[in-house]
Amino acid sequence: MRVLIVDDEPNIRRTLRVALEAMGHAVEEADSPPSALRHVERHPFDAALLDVRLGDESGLDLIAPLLTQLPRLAIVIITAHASVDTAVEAMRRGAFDYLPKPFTPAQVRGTLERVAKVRGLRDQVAGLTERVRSEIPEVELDSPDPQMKRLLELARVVASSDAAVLIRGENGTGKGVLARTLHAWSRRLQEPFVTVSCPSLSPELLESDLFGHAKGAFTGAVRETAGKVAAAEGGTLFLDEVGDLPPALQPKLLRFLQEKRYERVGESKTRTADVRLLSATNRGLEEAVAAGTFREDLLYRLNVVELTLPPLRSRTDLLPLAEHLLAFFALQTNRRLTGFDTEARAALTQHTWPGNLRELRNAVERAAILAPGPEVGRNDLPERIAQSRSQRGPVNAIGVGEAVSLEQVEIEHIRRLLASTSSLDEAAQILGIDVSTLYRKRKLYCL
Ligand SMILES: Nc1ncnc2c1ncn2[C@@H]1O[C@H](COP(=O)(O)OP(=O)(O)OP(=O)(O)O)[C@@H](O)[C@H]1O
Repeated sequence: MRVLIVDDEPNIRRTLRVALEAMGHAVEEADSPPSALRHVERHPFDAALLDVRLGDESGLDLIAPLLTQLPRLAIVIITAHASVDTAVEAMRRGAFDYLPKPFTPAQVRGTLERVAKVRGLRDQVAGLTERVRSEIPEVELDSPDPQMKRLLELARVVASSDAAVLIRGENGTGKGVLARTLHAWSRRLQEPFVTVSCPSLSPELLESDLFGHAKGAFTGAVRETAGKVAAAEGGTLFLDEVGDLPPALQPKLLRFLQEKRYERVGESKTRTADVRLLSATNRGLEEAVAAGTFREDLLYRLNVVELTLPPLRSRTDLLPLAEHLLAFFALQTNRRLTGFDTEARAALTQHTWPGNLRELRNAVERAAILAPGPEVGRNDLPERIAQSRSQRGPVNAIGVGEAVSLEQVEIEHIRRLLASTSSLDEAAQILGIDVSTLYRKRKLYCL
């Protein structure tokens, strides 16, 4: 936590700083009320240890202005002049707790642990309230699509085990979302879920990001850090884009997977961690193995179970997904949006969605803002989607038996048939449907 010490006695500040830093807190000091107020204006502190006597002024008078600036600040009053009256008055003014001098480091630790616990509970309540408030969840996993159904069945089974899972899928197919879901379905759900994005840092920094480092391990390592493996203790560590894990780090991760042991950078002490590993990749790791950039033994350790997310273009639930997202954004933006009109639906189904769910989500969010309402039209969609029909051209590659939705096959089939027949009647006869049905389908799909 970030803790502010407000005391006019340098010795007390120094003692407290040493004790607090040893507990891993970040500490700032203030020797007077104005200095304390300047500090809280600049930084969001979690707790303040506030002396009740600050020269001629009373620390109690500082409680209100501190709380005005940071309403969630936990203020702990410290004083040599312990009296029930002062304690009652401090609590009445909004202090969190009371610490009489002389205090031991254990008392300080105990008080701050309580601050952390209350803060955690408050965050949890806020999170739950938020979830209840947004009646429609942002992410919809339930799906009528057969590929997704099979995938989610398997995901439910593996979620409860501690097996390493490799999630494959193109960019934006929801690998991160699935990783969080596996964590939420596991026995570790109350424990941390920690993500490491493998390509985001240099190999050296990534190693310290993962395993932590000792003080002075490298230039700039001014204090020791525990790393994300330690931060995920008891929970789940998610390695995103694991194919980009630098070769130098691969044996270290392999050892961690095999033995649950690791060392911080610049330290020889071996540590252990109970962490479940999930990873994701959008590229063929087998090719990376063949090219010598990814260790085969690591791949086998990572993909005890594999879950492959299908690209959006091959899913049959595009329209229900789009409608779900529209309902979500309508609620977010407090707008009445009833759905997509026929032209917009046609554009959505004809687009090939190279950006997958991310692209869909962004397109729907934009439409929810731009559409005059209540129905989203083709022109409320981004141009590349609104224009997708002309991009595809008259002949496209969809073939029977390919991994595409029935709707897409139907659109393509009717489009081609209309191009090769001389009348709607003729086309309807070949299709074996009523001409009015064909007319409605032409309208629906903008053919
Ligand atoms: N089932 C879903 N329902 C609604 N939105 C979803 C769903 N799955 C993913 N999304 C949204 O799509 C976007 C991309 O998801 P995510 O980041 O999980 O994909 P990814 O495959 O990990 O992407 P990348 O490969 O680029 O890291 C996110 O904004 C996410 O909220």
